[in-house]
Amino acid sequence: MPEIDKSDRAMTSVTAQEALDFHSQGRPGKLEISPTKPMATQRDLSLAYSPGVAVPVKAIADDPATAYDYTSRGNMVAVISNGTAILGLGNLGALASKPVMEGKCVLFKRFADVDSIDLEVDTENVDEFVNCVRFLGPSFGGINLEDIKAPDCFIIEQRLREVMDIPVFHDDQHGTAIIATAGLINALALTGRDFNTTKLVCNGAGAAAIACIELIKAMGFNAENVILCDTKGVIHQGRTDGMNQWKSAHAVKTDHRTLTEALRGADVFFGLSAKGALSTEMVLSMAPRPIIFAMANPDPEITPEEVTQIRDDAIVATGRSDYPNQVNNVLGFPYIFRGALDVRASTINDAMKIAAAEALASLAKEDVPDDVAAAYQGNRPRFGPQYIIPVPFDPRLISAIPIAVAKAAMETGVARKPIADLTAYGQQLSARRDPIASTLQRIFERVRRQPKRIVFAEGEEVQMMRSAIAYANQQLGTAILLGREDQMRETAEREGIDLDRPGIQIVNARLSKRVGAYTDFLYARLQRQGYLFRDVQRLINNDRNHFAACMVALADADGMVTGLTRNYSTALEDVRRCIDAKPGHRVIGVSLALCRGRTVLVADTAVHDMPSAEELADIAEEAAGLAKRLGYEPRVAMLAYSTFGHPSGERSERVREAVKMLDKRRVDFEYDGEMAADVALNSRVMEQYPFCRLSGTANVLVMPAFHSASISTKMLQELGGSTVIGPLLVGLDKSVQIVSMSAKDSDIVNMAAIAAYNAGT
Ligand SMILES: NC(=O)C1=CN([C@@H]2O[C@H](COP(=O)(O)OP(=O)(O)OC[C@H]3O[C@@H](n4cnc5c(N)ncnc54)[C@H](OP(=O)(O)O)[C@@H]3O)[C@@H](O)[C@H]2O)C=CC1
Ligand SMILES: CC(=O)C(=O)O
Ligand SMILES: [Mg+2]
Repeated sequence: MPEIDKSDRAMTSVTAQEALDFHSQGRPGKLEISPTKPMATQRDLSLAYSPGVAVPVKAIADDPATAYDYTSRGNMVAVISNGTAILGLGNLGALASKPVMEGKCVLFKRFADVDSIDLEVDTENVDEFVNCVRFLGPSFGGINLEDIKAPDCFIIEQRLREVMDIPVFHDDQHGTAIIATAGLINALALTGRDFNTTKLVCNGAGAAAIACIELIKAMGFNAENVILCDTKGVIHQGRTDGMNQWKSAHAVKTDHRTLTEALRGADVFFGLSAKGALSTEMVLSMAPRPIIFAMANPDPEITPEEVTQIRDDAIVATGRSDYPNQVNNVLGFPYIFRGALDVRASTINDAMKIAAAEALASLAKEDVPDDVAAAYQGNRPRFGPQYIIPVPFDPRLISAIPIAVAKAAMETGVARKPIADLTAYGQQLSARRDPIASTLQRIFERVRRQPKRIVFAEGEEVQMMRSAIAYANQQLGTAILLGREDQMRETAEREGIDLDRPGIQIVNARLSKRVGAYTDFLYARLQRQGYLFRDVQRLINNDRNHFAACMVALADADGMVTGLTRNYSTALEDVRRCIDAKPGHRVIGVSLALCRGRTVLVADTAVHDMPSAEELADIAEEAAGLAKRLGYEPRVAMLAYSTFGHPSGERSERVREAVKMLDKRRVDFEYDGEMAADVALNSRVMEQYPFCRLSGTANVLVMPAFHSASISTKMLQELGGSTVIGPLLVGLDKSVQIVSMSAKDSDIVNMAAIAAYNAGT
């Protein structure tokens, strides 16, 4: 039984405990199934099930191609494993592979809007495995095999490809090969090498390694210059120990017997083996400007730090997301299947793989536009040794790769539903991307570059402690936990939380040397509002929100997060006693609602009860400003129950008035109204009003009053399946965010990161 190392040494960017919590919190695991049709009435039931369902059944029986029209088959992939080679962890069995397979499904959805389901097949017998999978074809548009050890994977894939008429793609082979090849093309270009003379040594001769070597050879890499090694050393002609036909196909004539010998003077190292397999001595012996792809997961054959310590001329890539140059099949499989599914490809052939590799390689060379730069740690990357391949969050991948794959499928005659207009297809693909995930990613990356001190005001709460640790671990800055230290330590001990780690600071309000300064500061603000000095002393001594807000006001912290123990409006009142609105701004709350790849900002969801026309115009300006800061081009709809005067009514007057005020202010964003929510959000309904000034459906909704804002966002969350982030506080002079009392760790970390982001980066 492998032991779980819960120490922080297990991983650098997240702790083992965080990983377990992430998987267990809420609904266990990472996936759920949700219906695409309503199932609310007797009629729905009659249509979805008996008798209505008989109609598509007969249609499909008559013409099998209609299954793509009447079922989810065309967008559904099975992610199938038997767990015999889980990442680089080895054979840990079918059940243990489930978190990885669920993870692959989530990546399919997140990056390419492909639906998928994980199937863990509990057998190591190749015939049994093939027999289990071969009959599942009608359920799926494609089969993604995963983490099956070599050589079984080669036989399984080959046999399934022969008997199934949908793409069968072993991701560890071909996904990896496509990405590694793309990275190699670019690394060779950067170091002035070519496919003919470059000497490459690949450590590992399993699924991923063999496929990588086969793909580069298929693209013209000189086979004589490739040496493959496995646990027994160099795979040379005449070797018999530990061999199989796939290894033999790449055996070369050489006197080298060990990886050390093979690597002397080599240009390129491909690692598809295991943690730590490449030593610094071996790296030192390589040619000038060596190319090192240490792709084993979760721990590479050598870390980039280890390479940098001994030489500064290497191009290094790993399979991990916490280093530059991530050569990982996540850059491939979602998009390759997207393209293959969209043309109903019968297979994924070499031409499609090569097209994907070339598209990926050229994307890294392209200039990175503004809206994409955000996905790159806030730095606009430039093609070079630290950037040979796009990052998984690059929003251009969703259009670039599937188009290349679909086109190659059509050109090679395996597309059963060719796409006539590839430009229109590209636009549809871009619309599948979920912008908010990139937005949050960008916020995190930006903060990482300029870490901030965030005070977690309710530091004695377990969730705050966990969130503070996650904040620090993700290198977002210093997390200041406010509270009684003895109390915190007692709770931490009970919950198994280690507070003595870098990035965590404990501030005990009662013992702080800053109590006097905070009291004087707050007394000066409140003395003419009915507060005696001793009232203010009490607020500072006893109330964490006041203390934390004063820390921020007097620059002892860059931002704060609170809200777990008090309702939103009380927490906001506490903060407002200490911090004003930014000059010329209005404090409002904006919620981000994410639903089916679409994000809308809803305002004001926190502060103004029944805003006047002027206040509504201010809210529109603040919300549009936030939208811009988050990377959206705002299209603001001023919502009401009426649309452009119909039906007329007093309540809509204010909204109309607000639109006129925005006209006078000559604001620099699109807005219009008053309009009903369906006009704002549905382009077909909006077309009824050709004079409407919005260039597309609205992405910022200004609500006529707090009650409608609050009710609608909560309904979206509970009934509409939307994820709602916020309300984010906007317009305060200092950076404060308030979470809801039911916030989970991840919500708090997001809000802390947003507080840090707003604190100025
Ligand atoms: N970055 C990425 O996108 C991907 C990375 N990988 C990584 O590649 C590795 C292999 O995966 P996969 O091909 O699926 O697994 P397989 O089980 O199919 O193959 C493993 C291969 O690695 C060899 N090997 C293991 N340890 C060593 C060692 N210390 N020195 C030399 N060779 C060794 C084995 O040798 P032998 O044949 O002698 O047993 C075998 O040839 C894993 O770490 C995995 O995480 C895989 C897919 C994608
Ligand atoms: C990334 C991946 O698929 C692996 O390491 O197995
Ligand atoms: Mg894998």
